[in-house]
Amino acid sequence: MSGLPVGLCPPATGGWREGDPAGGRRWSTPGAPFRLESGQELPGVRLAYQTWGTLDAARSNAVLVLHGLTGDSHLSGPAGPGHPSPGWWDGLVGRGRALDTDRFFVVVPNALGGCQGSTGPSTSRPDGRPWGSAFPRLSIRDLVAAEARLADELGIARWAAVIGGSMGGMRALEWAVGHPHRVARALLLACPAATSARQIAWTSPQLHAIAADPHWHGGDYLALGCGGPRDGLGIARRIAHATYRGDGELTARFGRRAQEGEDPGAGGRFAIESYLDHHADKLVRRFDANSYVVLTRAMNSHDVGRGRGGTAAALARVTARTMVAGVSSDDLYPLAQQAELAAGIREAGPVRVISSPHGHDGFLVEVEQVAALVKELLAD
Ligand SMILES: CC(=O)SCCNC(=O)CCNC(=O)[C@H](O)C(C)(C)COP(=O)(O)OP(=O)(O)OC[C@H]1O[C@@H](n2cnc3c(N)ncnc32)[C@H](O)[C@@H]1OP(=O)(O)O
Ligand SMILES: N[C@@H](CCO)C(=O)O
Repeated sequence: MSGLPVGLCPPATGGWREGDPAGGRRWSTPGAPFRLESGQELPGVRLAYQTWGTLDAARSNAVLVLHGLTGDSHLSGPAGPGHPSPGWWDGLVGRGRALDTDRFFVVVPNALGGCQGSTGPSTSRPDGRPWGSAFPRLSIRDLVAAEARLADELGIARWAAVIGGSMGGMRALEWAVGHPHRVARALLLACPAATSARQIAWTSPQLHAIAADPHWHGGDYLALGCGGPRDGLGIARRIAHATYRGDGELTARFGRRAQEGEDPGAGGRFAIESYLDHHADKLVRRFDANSYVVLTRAMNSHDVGRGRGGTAAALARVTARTMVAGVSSDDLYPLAQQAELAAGIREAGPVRVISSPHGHDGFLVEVEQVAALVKELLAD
């Protein structure tokens, strides 16, 4: 451990904290040692998850829904105990909805490495200390391997569908390629076959901003009882959020307008700066910096062709009826990446386009269009 004396840390209270069980979460039983793709081992993993609907007697109606980088198991429902925000795809699940709870049993885990109940760098090692800097690097395949354990535990041999966007889409793709016999249908949203140089490039200043914060303490801020690199995480979120939104949207919403009551010519902010400050503040209050780093690196590791003879050979393994979709204005995960997936997957039709000005975040914002795709995928 290194860095400033503990006394100079911001307090550990008032910021992010792990989800509260009162929020309807359940936990998979911590299992046997869990071997990672790197060869390292975690002594056991648990995943926090939420479910909607009822598993049928044949265990054939289960749908796995996988969240993006900073999402969690709270797919649907209001903010409340244990849930700092309303569901991230609120409106998709329920009676008569796209994920119809009269038909389907919907399972949404918090990703391995996350900070809303699943094993991650903020949870404790066997000796009771938080993992912090000792938490191993994860790959997207490790996240999926943990989800496969959860499926085993729930007695689900084959998912009726696996659905995800962004980091969730990477995992849905890894499910379809790595476990083809366990996936009947797949919806891959706003994700690539492999994380591109440009996508990795945008994460580089984010990771540096976190590491440069004196309250990072090499990643061991929790063991020191301090609140961690809030400024660094906030800067990372500002950079990331700017890449998540559409150029046209930002121009239309903010243009060159000054934030109300402020003058950018005299030290004040543009409205767009204030908007990014707001999103930085929100993330810092609901997310752990170490999880942000671990999951960002996992996304950077994503390459479905690694060790499988390349992308084309990997995609040829998919047997699920697959739908691939992207967002019209997403220049972070551009449609060309989804076109590559659709061309390489036997059962996929042409790329479906979510029409939206909201950029990459369109996969979260355009819930009605996503719902229509899900309904079509699950139609019979
Ligand atoms: C709603 C949630 O937070 S979901 C929680 C779980 N989170 C996840 O799963 C991660 C995914 N979520 C996200 O990344 C984002 O929160 C998104 C995609 C849901 C946000 O998308 P949108 O609904 O389009 O929200 P948008 O980007 O327009 O931001 C609206 C916020 O900006 C604020 N805002 C708008 N203009 C300004 C401004 N000039 N200055 C300051 N704040 C501003 C609004 O007041 C609003 O605040 P609130 O969210 O606290 O109510
Ligand atoms: N806004 C999304 C983008 C990454 O998919 C998130 O924070 O999870």
